[in-house]
Amino acid sequence: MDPADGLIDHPYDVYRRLRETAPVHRIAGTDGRPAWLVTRYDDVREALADPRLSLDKSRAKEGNYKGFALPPALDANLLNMDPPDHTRIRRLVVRAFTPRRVEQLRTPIRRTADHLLDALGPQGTTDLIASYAAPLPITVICDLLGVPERHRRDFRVWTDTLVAPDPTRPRAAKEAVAAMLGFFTELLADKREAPADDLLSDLIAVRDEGDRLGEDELMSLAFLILFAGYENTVQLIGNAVLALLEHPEQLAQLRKEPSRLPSAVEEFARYEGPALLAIRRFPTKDVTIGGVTVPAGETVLLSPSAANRDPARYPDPDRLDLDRDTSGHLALGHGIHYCLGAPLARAETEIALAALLERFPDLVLGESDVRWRPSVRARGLLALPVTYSQ
Ligand code: HEM
Repeated sequence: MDPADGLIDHPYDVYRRLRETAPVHRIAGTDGRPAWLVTRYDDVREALADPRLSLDKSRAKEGNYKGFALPPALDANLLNMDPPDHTRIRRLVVRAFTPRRVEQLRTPIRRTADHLLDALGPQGTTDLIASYAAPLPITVICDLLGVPERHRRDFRVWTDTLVAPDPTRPRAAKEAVAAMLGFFTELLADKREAPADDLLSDLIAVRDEGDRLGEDELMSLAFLILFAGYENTVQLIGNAVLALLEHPEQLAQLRKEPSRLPSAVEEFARYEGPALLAIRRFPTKDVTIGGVTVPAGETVLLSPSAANRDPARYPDPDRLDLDRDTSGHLALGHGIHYCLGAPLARAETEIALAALLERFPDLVLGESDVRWRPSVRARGLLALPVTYSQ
């Protein structure tokens, strides 16, 4: 039996057992190939900042890694790169994706949240993922990048197909990739012809000013921002609402003191963040993690979710505690690849929760089951049935 079996249904029980028995475990990775799984807080944090752990897939030993193959025009992104390429590209995006841009988004985010809640009417039942947690981030990220309305629904279908592939439809993921490639090619051509006040137009301007950003790198960057900016945020919003509905006393407290929302968002990210098993690295040399030597070229998986529930760092870690000190949580990564969209992710989650709690003083879990997606890459809900009234 693989040590990580049961991760989707009981992630925190599995992680507790793994953390308690050894610092590093040999498991079958998400591609079925052997990998080393790291679950203790100190080890995960240290590994995230270790320059000997590369993100470049060509560092993987022959036959050791068989991830899903994306075409170069989508694959040349920050999450597959090390310095100096990573440093060059990250610097360019940081220049375009400024805190001012995120601040300017707060009012439109609230407006979008209100529209979505208006559409639900004064009372009823709904799947909050489909009606709220998913459409909000897709609207925000598409507005930010400048993706026209007509493509937004398609994009959701494609990303869902890639994150949780349906084993009965083996060709679906390939088709989704081909469709995305076509979509980005067309989008970039449109923006070149008619630049607008959006992030993609700014990035194109940077690209066309000189050769600081290759064409594949530009397209891959747009893909990564759209993909990362959508998927994880849906999940964090959904997971946060579920955590609150399962802890009515904390929900009541937050309703009384909404100013505590920003710090509550940090606890939701620690307690049930989306990055269950998301982070992959390849050692360029033999490295010792928690006293175990991992040979160069093997696959290392770092779990922020496991680290964030390590009692050595967070006392009584399985308890949701909106008052706790969450500093140093790893839900948004750590080190040079620390989430580029962190300020936006925080703003969206905070505003989504604020609007929901203000608008629906009565909000409870619905009768049907809460279902988790069958994915170890991203911890999130397939559906979140709720009953609400104003
Ligand atoms: C709640 C939502 C989010 C979570 C939990 C999350 C989580 C993460 C994590 C854990 C990493 C590090 C991965 C690694 O080290 O291998 C990361 C990187 C990244 N995230 Fe996020 N993210 C979120 C939202 C966003 C948003 C809204 C955007 C864009 C608008 C975004 C863009 C990125 C990018 C571009 C990177 C790569 C940065 C680099 O390699 O330098 N993320 N994210």
